[in-house]
Amino acid sequence: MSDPIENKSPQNSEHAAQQQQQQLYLRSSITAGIRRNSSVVYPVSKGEYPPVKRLDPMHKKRILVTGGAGFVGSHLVDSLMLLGHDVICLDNFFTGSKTNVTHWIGHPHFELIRHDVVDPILLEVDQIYHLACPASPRHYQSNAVKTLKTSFFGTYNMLGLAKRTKARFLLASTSEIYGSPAVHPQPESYWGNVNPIGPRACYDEGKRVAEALSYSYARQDNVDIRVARIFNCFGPRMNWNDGRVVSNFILQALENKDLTVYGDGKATRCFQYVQDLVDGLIRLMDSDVTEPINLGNPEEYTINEFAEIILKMVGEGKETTAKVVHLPAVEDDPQRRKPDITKAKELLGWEPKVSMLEGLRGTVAYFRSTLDDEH
Ligand SMILES: O=C(O)[C@H]1O[C@H](OP(=O)(O)OP(=O)(O)OC[C@H]2O[C@@H](n3ccc(=O)[nH]c3=O)[C@H](O)[C@@H]2O)[C@H](O)[C@@H](O)[C@@H]1O
Repeated sequence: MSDPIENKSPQNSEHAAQQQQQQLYLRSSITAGIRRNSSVVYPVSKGEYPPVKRLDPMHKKRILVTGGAGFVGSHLVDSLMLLGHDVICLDNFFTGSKTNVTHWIGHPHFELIRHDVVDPILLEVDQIYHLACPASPRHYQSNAVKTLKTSFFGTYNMLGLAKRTKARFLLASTSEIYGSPAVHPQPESYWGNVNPIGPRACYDEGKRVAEALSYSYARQDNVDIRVARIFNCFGPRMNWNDGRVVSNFILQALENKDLTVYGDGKATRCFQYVQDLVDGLIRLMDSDVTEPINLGNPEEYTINEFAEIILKMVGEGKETTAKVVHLPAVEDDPQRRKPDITKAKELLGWEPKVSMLEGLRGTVAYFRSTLDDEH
């Protein structure tokens, strides 16, 4: 049955025209993608989709999410889709995965493009969330030169796109720009303590130059930028082979293996749940705040404490022989990290809603179910 609302008022004929335009845009951008950039665009299929809001054309935006098939990116894509926007998800699938966004493939508001941000791409967009870059130390150190290229050329290309289209640009920066911090907790005003020649430099310095590029484009070319400094984040859809502490410990505990603590385990981290982070990113994008903003959960744990929490949570009511073992310390591993989120609270009205323990229960359940699927 046709939608009665869609066929009546002038507003709705506008809506229909807009939809037609969107379809045209979709086709033209697909062609542009193939012809100019040799990018692969996935064919669409019919299916059931999560319920998206119907936005009026004035509020509907064309939003590009680079790294959109990654762990954080795919949750961001979900939220933007549910809000009713047109979303272009761009990923080279180095650490991202098609399965993270399969549920949107074929939806008329959604496009999936295989593309590496190191190469330029021509698209028409209103907002760019630039997340593309491996974030796990294991991955970003596995090809340090590529990480630097992604941080520099990837950000340069996306800022160029923002300049051309006058799109608002949000950089996913990181707590790693503070290095091994001499100030605790870390406010945005702290300039950091980074080893520029160490094994983490490809990421830390890469993200620092990405911030420097963003502010240079803002000053020189009036590009409308937002910078989020993201602290440790976890949740469903983390890769099994991610290598970061949350997924490592959960998988080890679920498989009854010893939990590998690097060094003495006295280093601290604060873990935020992915949905909180996504809410913070969207709030920042939709705000007027152009200074960098820390997004993180200030609940602080030592890695030893964290290991014990996981052992207890995963082992609940079950026989387990898993225990904590200490492996050699990792070079340049920051010894403490905790966000000062005063600015996020004051300027965005944002603070985490999900406690670390609550988020962890959901994440353990997710990993448990994926493990069950495997067997
Ligand atoms: O999770 C994140 O969002 C952050 O993860 C990393 O930073 P890092 O804090 O070093 O991440 P992990 O590899 O999870 O390490 C956290 C702590 O746990 C320790 N660890 C990690 C893994 C493990 O198996 N055992 C273990 O003791 C590490 O040595 C470190 O002290 C990235 O570099 C950041 O960009 C990113 O924002």
